[in-house]
Amino acid sequence: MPAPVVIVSDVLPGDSIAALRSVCDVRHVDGRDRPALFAALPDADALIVRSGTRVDAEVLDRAPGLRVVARAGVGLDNVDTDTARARGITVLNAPDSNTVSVAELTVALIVSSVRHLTAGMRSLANGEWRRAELTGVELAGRTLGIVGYGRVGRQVARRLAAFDMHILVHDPYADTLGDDVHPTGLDELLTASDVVTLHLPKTPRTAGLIGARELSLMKPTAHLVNAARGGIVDETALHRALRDGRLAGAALDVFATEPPGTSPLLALPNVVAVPHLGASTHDAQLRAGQEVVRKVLAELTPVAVPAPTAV
Ligand SMILES: NC(=O)C1=CN([C@@H]2O[C@H](COP(=O)(O)OP(=O)(O)OC[C@H]3O[C@@H](n4cnc5c(N)ncnc54)[C@H](O)[C@@H]3O)[C@@H](O)[C@H]2O)C=CC1
Ligand SMILES: O=C(O)CCC(=O)C(=O)O
Repeated sequence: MPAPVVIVSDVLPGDSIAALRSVCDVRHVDGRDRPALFAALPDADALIVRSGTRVDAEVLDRAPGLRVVARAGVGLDNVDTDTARARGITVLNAPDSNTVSVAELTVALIVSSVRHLTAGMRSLANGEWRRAELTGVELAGRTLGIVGYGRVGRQVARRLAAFDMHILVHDPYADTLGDDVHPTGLDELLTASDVVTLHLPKTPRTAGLIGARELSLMKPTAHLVNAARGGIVDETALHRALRDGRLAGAALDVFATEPPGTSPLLALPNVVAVPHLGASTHDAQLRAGQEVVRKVLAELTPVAVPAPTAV
């Protein structure tokens, strides 16, 4: 029998997929290059992606033998999971692989925003020495609002509690929150927080959750951090609020469209922006690759269960 064909369409560490090569025919394509992806799909038994590949109905149409779509990461918003499952295709991800990396990046984004690190670096690069205008605030004693209290949200809470922040949480679906955080409605959280950080999935329900009305509830001294998904925040409304001084700052790892091209948000001095780096650590990528490889192999080469012996 020919080896199953596995298409890897985003970059993964080579050592994480080594186990795949011994059993499968592994082929690499650039998932952003749709014609190249389409050309590879007719043979595919499995497709392994990160956030760079959009797995929509058109992709699934071109892969008649596809048995597995694996996301080397958490968010499945780039995969048409309903269509895949309706066709009997297994969709899997690596939910625990990058939690710590995203939480650590979130800490960096929060500190960068409240201490004006982007503006400071830009001013130095321009030969300026602007200390007075770049006076920031301490996090200690201030309030952090966490929207989405799952794996990442909880790790962010632990880390920012060590900065002596008071922590509010909004998550209508979380089972237990713990004693050290305060469950709060979204509007109340937005009104009371000095920093709001988003850690919820992008779904049809959460797309545009933070729009003009929600931003208007935030303090003009507050900062918004988004290391979840771009489409959760209305970027036009965010740009207006930041430009007009109705919000002090924003720190963004994710964008409605990636890459964001010439988004006007990138030109604002009170925006810290990085190119979707939350999971981009060697540690997280190794874990994500190993976890999806283990799960893909289990789907493609299931261990034969011996027939029970009569007693
Ligand atoms: N920037 C990056 O590189 C990464 C971004 N992510 C994003 O972060 C998100 C969160 O990741 P995890 O914590 O691992 O997921 P998770 O599934 O453990 O937690 C998400 C939480 O959001 C809550 N939630 C859902 N709808 C909500 C709503 N309307 N309001 C408030 N809470 C809501 C859920 O109840 C859940 O507790 C992912 O869905 C993904 O989009 C995840 C990993 C890397
Ligand atoms: O590494 C990636 O592809 C991005 C990670 C991410 O956004 C996720 O795991 O949801």
